[in-house]
Amino acid sequence: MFSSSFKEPLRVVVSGAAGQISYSGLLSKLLNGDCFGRDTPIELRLLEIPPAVRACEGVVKELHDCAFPLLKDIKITTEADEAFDGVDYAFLVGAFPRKKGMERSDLLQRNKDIFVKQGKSLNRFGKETTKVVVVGNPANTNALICSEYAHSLPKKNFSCMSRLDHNRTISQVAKHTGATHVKNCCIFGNHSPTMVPVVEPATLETKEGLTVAADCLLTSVSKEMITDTVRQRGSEIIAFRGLSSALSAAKAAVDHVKDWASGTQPGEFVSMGVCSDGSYGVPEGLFSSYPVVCKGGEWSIVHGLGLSEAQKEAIEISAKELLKEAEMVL
Ligand SMILES: NC(=O)C1=CN([C@@H]2O[C@H](COP(=O)(O)OP(=O)(O)OC[C@H]3O[C@@H](n4cnc5c(N)ncnc54)[C@H](O)[C@@H]3O)[C@@H](O)[C@H]2O)C=CC1
Ligand SMILES: O=C(O)CCC(=O)C(=O)O
Repeated sequence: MFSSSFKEPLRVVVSGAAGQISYSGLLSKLLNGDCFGRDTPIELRLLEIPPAVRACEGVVKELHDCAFPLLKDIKITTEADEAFDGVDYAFLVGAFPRKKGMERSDLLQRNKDIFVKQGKSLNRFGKETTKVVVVGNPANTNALICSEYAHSLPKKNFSCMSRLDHNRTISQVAKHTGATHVKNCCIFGNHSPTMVPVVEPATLETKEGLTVAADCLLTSVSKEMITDTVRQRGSEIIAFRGLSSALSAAKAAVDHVKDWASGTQPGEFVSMGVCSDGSYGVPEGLFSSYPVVCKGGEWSIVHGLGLSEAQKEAIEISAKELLKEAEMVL
């Protein structure tokens, strides 16, 4: 049901709005109220590059055809300054995606300029409260670049998406245990094959309705299989589809911002790529995935999770990769 008393509209930027992630659910979920609630109208600013404007115009026609009551206003622009003027939430999706045989880090130099430019623009036209999620790969380092160039905004306003890896982990735990509701898995490190999915803190509901620790039902072999699957899932999708994940990425981007904006459930944590405070051995200032809880529009890292020596070493390897990426671009 739609509320009769609507809130003030939010200004939401989606870059790469003609691309597959936007088309395969991000835009429709935003306008359906899945992210900010069914009482929050949205002014959409679609940021694209000139060759994609015509396709974007087609997408806008379709969005109008959906007759979303929450769509207050929609504009396409190729100017970052115009897009980010007064923005409340920015989904930075627009970037060149990898193809078969590439690693996400191969996109580093190619996509860097996009995030330098958008960071500068956010610096001038963003607000103290603007929240940014970087989806475009390599997402962690792009978020770092963007936040560096948007230095007038607080670092805590920037994040990158590891929610897809988080959701993949949840789904794999459910598959291996036959459970229904799985929560409190998490991802540490880079959105790359070095990422570290952690399942030990997870709890799940069995078919009989009992809440148990996932660790009781997972063998070390199944844990290894889960880690391998999650680390390689992006490549697996590309191998099958010839294109990178889009439907699941759109869902994850909405999950990420929804939890950030309206808070995580009591007793539950999720994974977000955020600016490291040095926790879990990741050098301060790098953008790493962490378990976080969100409240009042702010995220905070969950400290003190017990990790094995092997997991600590794996996080160190992923952090080294993040450091190397940062050194390459900054
Ligand atoms: N962090 C994550 O978990 C995931 C990240 N991704 C990444 O998301 C990005 C987008 O993926 P898709 O939508 O599948 O790609 P796509 O190629 O279908 O769409 C990208 C869109 O970005 C636009 N674009 C390029 N440069 C731009 C710029 N400077 N400003 C605004 N728009 C620009 C293009 O015109 C295109 O419409 C890729 O980098 C991909 O690797 C994808 C899935 C998951
Ligand atoms: O793998 C890629 O390069 C794009 C999609 C992605 O990041 C993922 O599916 O995890």
